[in-house]
Amino acid sequence: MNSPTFKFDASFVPPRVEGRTRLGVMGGTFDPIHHGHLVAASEVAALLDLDEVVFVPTGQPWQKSGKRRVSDAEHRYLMTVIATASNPRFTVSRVDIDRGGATYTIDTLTDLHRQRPNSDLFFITGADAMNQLMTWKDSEKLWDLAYFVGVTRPGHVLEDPNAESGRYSLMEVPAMAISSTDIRQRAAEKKPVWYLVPDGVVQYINKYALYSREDSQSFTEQHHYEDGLPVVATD
Ligand SMILES: Nc1ncnc2c1ncn2[C@@H]1O[C@H](COP(=O)(O)OP(=O)(O)OP(=O)(O)O)[C@@H](O)[C@H]1O
Ligand SMILES: O=C(O)c1ccc[n+]([C@@H]2O[C@H](COP(=O)([O-])O)[C@@H](O)[C@H]2O)c1
Repeated sequence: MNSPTFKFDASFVPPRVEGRTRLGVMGGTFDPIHHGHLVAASEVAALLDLDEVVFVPTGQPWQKSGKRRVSDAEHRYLMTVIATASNPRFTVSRVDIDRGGATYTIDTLTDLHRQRPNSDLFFITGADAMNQLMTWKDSEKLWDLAYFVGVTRPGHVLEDPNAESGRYSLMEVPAMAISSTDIRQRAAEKKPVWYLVPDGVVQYINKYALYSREDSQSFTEQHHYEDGLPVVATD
């Protein structure tokens, strides 16, 4: 399954406005974060001249619930911090985790506007998520809150939503045939996940034995926290 080639046309993208920050928003479950996420964010940042990309791990990803157990938000948050720490333009927001409950992008963008009133938002999605965008809560209102960038992803055809009021671009990024599902599966089968995720994330997965079984219990059922940080089980 290959997407058609998307020739990026910068003339559609909102231009830089004096005194305003161009803020990319990379939302995801990040269970775990991998190089596909990082390459997509980096590529969009370069092409759209973004000043910063904020990674926003979901609270409860409602379209994934019922399909599989999602790891505890604190694990997903900490792996995202580790993965992005070395890039001065990458940051991480707890906005969806701290709000609690199901995560809707309409709330993510509303909260980010409140926190960052001097920023223009550019929401980044892979082809699979972009193709589902019309099923998201209040989807028709999202276009007013951010400019959307849909990027290619191996195994998924990036469809043009053809949304009349839509403010979006579709863009080809270097193909990274990586998914969190595959990484969880590999970890469960004790296959290497080196180079699919940043080294620190490999070490984090091993330290907490995340995904040791693909149907494993969620972190909160196996571990506890001290000072807000997960504690390694010693027995
Ligand atoms: N390899 C990739 N290339 C481009 N975009 C990606 C890639 N992997 C994920 N994305 C995009 O990153 C965002 C967050 O993805 P998510 O955290 O759900 O990862 P995932 O690999 O799709 O996870 P899972 O396999 O558990 O569904 C989504 O917009 C998704 O489309
Ligand atoms: O707003 C919604 O209804 C909605 C439904 C599904 C996904 N999203 C967002 O899309 C991003 C990618 O989600 P996911 O499930 O592919 O990791 C993440 O920021 C989610 O909050 C948003």
